[in-house]
Amino acid sequence: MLNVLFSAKPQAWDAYQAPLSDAFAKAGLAVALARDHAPAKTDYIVFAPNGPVRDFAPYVNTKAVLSLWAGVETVVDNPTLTQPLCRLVDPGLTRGMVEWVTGHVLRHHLGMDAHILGQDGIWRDEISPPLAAERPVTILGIGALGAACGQALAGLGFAVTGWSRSPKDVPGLRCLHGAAGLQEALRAAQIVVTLLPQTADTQNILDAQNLALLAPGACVINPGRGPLIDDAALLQALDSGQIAHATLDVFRREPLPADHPYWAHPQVTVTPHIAATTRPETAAKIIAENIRRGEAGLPFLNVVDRQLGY
Ligand SMILES: O=CC(=O)O
Repeated sequence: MLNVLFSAKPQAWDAYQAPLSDAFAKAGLAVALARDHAPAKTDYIVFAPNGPVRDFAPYVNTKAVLSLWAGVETVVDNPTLTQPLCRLVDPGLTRGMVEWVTGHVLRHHLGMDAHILGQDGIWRDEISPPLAAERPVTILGIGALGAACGQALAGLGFAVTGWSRSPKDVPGLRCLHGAAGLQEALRAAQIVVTLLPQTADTQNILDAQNLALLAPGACVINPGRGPLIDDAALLQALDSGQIAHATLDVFRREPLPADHPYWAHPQVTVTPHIAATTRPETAAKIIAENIRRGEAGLPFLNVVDRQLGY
């Protein structure tokens, strides 16, 4: 019998208990799933940063910490964490992200606001949107989430460039990498979507210099992490018109404080970190598969590289 500790916020237990138990049974694993296990007897920890476990040192026999979140920036530097840490690559979360990103890209591409907000009795038929092929979109970060979003947008006909730190090849996307590739990826992009992990290297990747490379009047869409954007630089670029609109789902401080300038800015759309959440049914299968692999002596999936931070 494996002892699996569920360490997440209390409300998550109701959502995850049945899907996890079901997935463990289907994977042929005999598991005691609980919110409390003696640390030394805990085989695996299903982990969210908002759960009770902060000190991993007593979990001396724990074989892996399995994150319920895609982003691991709040735990990756925890000095007590010596066990392997696995990120979650959840097909349900990925689908949610594809839907959210596609929706917000189409909003800007089609200029929907002008019609939704501008019902003023004046028939303005002189402006029709270009086709997607004429709209360069850049995705910063082409891991599981960025690649899926990029491919969905390419499927709609958008000219999509994907950028990553190291070389990657994603079918349907023009893929660039490294510092020189970043400039080329941003140059003249009309919509940029940030889906990079939060690391020391990606902090403020959209700073004043890089925002200035985008096409005048570009839109920024950030469902990744707040620190990817230099907030002061973005506000300045919005005020100058260099950036026409920013749709932001994630922030340095969450919940975004009520007096933050983003809330009141007419060219900013704030969504409350809802772009993509982990879906218990699909996530449970991934967690169970990783435990199955661990028990079968196979390498875990999506192990975090502690040096790289993701
Ligand atoms: O932001 C959500 C996640 O990291 O899963």
